[in-house]
Amino acid sequence: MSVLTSEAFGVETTREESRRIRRRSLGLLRSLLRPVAGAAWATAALVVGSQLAAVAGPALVAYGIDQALPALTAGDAQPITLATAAYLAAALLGGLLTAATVRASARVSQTMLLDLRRRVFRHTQRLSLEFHETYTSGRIISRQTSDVDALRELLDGGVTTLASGVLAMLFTAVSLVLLDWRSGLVLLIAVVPGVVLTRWFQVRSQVQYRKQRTAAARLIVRFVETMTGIRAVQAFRREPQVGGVYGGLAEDYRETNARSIRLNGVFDTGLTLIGNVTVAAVLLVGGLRALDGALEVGVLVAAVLYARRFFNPLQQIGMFYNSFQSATAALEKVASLLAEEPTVPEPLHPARLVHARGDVRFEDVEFGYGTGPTVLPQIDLHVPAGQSIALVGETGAGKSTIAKLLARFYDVRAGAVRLDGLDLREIDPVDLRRAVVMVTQEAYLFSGSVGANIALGKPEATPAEIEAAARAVGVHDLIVSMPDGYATEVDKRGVRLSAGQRQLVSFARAFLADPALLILDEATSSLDVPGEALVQLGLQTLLAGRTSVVIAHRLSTVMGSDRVLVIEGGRIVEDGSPDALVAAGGRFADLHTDWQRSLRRST
Ligand SMILES: Nc1ncnc2c1ncn2[C@@H]1O[C@H](COP(=O)(O)OP(=O)(O)OP(=O)(O)O)[C@@H](O)[C@H]1O
Repeated sequence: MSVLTSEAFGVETTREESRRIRRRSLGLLRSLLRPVAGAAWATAALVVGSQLAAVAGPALVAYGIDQALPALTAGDAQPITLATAAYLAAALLGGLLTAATVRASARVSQTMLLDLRRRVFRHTQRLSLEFHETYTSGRIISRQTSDVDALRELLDGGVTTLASGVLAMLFTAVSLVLLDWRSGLVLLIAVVPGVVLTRWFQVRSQVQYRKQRTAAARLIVRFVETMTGIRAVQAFRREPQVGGVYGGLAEDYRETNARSIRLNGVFDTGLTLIGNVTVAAVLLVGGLRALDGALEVGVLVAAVLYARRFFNPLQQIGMFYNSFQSATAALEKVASLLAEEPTVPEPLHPARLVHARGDVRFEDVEFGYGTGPTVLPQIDLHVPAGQSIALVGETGAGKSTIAKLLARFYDVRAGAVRLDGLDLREIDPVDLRRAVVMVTQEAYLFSGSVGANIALGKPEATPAEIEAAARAVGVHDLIVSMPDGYATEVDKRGVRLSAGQRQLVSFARAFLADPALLILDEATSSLDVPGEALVQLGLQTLLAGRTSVVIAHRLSTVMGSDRVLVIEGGRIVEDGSPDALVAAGGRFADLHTDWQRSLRRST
């Protein structure tokens, strides 16, 4: 079976697969065109009009020389005036129609691109966490930047260049055949090497363009990954190695670019040569016939003008073929991104859960990531509303996985996770997001004011509510001490918050959201002691009166919870109140002893 490579990352595809990819791309293109179909047809009409106006020129010249000039010599100035006026009118009309084409096609293409950009963003945002954990951020950025850009190049002028070029060649050939079929025959013979050369160029340029895009994508991915992980790169002094790898990739990119430029050079030169030889042949054949009186001089001039024009568009089409190639590849990739389905689908018949109590159940739950090995073989658990749970266990035991199932970032393989008796898969997503909030270790802050960052938990919150939430978790004093209080910008240009401060802001955000079930991945990073106490206090307020599941890293959190679950190999191996588990002398008791010993050592 023949194998083609279609994705920039060397995913091998069979012919059937590539047909499917093409269908998907065309489907996307059609769906983008549908809303602007009327405007697109109007643009096509403008292109036809402008090319018809352009092709009239040489025919008018022939008329001028052969009919109007003799008439003028005979004292009749009307034909020459007419010919000149018609030539001017055709030129003017051609110009106006071309300008209108540019405007109309820009309107169509910009509307389509706006639609595409919005769709890519909305869709990527909607995709499940599983997708984002596997699809690198560099690749997503490429989809939204260089791929959409490649399509922009195609739509902004590329399509009209192609249509105008093809029409110009067609109209020119037809006009020449009508004017003088023998000169038309010379032209048609010259088309043969022209087509062979173009085909040769297409095949090579297709390969070259794929290589170029792969090299560009690799470069972007490497750049984004290095800069995203810059802390690790600097901490481990990996700059020379990483720089070396990047330099190598940049060199590959330069090399592929140079190759495609060389290829263009050969194509251009070849076409110019064929064009000039054709003009010479038309001139020679026509000139000999003109000598015999078999061809009028005006027709010969027009034939030469037509022949000279004929190959010009082919050059443009050839150049445009490159952008056409890259746009096709880009379209394939964007279409494949848009075809990704969320692995956590929205329920068909959503069940409303407006006032959740926070009663949680895991019933015979089995889970593994994607098609990977089972991570949680069997979990059965009931957390009554209002209870606080601490999850403890060794790294890789499955604590975060349990938390992610609770927040429905993933769906279970077997069994069910229920909130207030309802399967999470059936609950209206809006209600679920309101009822369940997960606060992660990274405590991500978006660019904007600190107030706006807290309000993320409840967009319609009043300033008083925001302040109340900040007071509750003990971050109000810190915020008012900032230069602009709640309006202080917390992005890179504004105030930089410490990890503990960021965590307090995210607590305030969660407090404001007031979920029935709060899931918290406690930060492992050691905070300074006063900071630690503040965070502990904030945490207590946040957890009070609601169901909470905390992946606990601090002994104080564990001992302060109602119930501890010890996770091992994806199973709950101990379950009870902290004191009862310590007294029972099992794994938690050992953990507790180790914890206390390390605490004593550090103080
Ligand atoms: N996105 C993922 N895709 C595939 N496997 C994963 C993914 N996330 C976690 N795992 C695997 O699932 C198992 C449980 O991981 P999990 O993150 O739940 O452990 P944990 O107890 O939270 O560990 P830690 O305390 O280190 O965060 C591990 O074997 C891990 O390799």
